Amino acid sequence: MPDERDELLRPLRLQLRQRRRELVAAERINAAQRLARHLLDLDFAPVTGHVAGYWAMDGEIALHAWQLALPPGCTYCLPVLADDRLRFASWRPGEALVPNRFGIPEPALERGALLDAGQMQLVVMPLVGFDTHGHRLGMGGGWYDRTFATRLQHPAPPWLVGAAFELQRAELPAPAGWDVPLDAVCTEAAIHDFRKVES
Ligand SMILES: Nc1nc2c(c(=O)[nH]1)N(C=O)[C@@H](CNc1ccc(C(=O)N[C@@H](CCC(=O)O)C(=O)O)cc1)CN2
Ligand SMILES: Nc1ncnc2c1ncn2[C@@H]1O[C@H](COP(=O)(O)OP(=O)(O)OP(=O)(O)O)[C@@H](O)[C@H]1O
Repeated sequence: MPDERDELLRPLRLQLRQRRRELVAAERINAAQRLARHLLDLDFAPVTGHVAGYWAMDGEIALHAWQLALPPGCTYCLPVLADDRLRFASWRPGEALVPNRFGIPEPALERGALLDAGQMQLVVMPLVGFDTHGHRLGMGGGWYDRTFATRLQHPAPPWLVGAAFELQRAELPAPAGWDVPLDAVCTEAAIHDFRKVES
């Protein structure tokens, strides 16, 4: 049942999704390269271990340039829908994929071979919009919030980083209690670091 908040967010989601779809190919190619540099430059970017990306769709900023430039000790993973949350599976170009219920390609691995969210060092999340406080507006399924709810009580890792075009920055309504804040957002233009300065 959509509640009042969903009603408020629906037009904002449509507007921001439309905006990211309107970018032309040359802008997308350039932005993906610049995004990769910013993701690699994060001071908590891991040198070893599992890192999660996503398969870009619906105009989302692409991660191929980042995937190709990862340190050799990092294993790139894609999200897999598993019951009500996300699990992860390593994926290299050429390996088998199957479409999930939203039509997004996922690695074709058995359930037993899937990795848990807590095994990721860094998770790069798709987003529809972000604000200057590190709040993320997603597609509205709550997948990333349910999967990383533990980060509301526990420190990183996994580090949570949104990837977006700068034009996805917007004023968002106050977050819901389940919204998991991002440590940073990387765009083609900047690293937006939202970590609290320790006093
Ligand atoms: N590339 C990518 N992968 C992702 C996400 C994402 O936002 N982007 N997700 C982030 O959570 C998860 C999947 N969540 C999703 C939630 C809704 C829709 C979607 O297209 N909804 C349609 C209509 C619903 C339907 O087809 O049943 C829509 O809103 O137009 C897609 C993915 C995991 N993988
Ligand atoms: N920790 C949680 N426990 C239970 N339900 C949750 C939790 N987090 C989110 N949800 C549910 O998910 C729904 C969608 O949440 P929200 O609008 O924040 O999604 P989103 O972050 O935009 O989506 P996504 O992560 O899939 O891109 C909420 O209405 C809520 O019912």
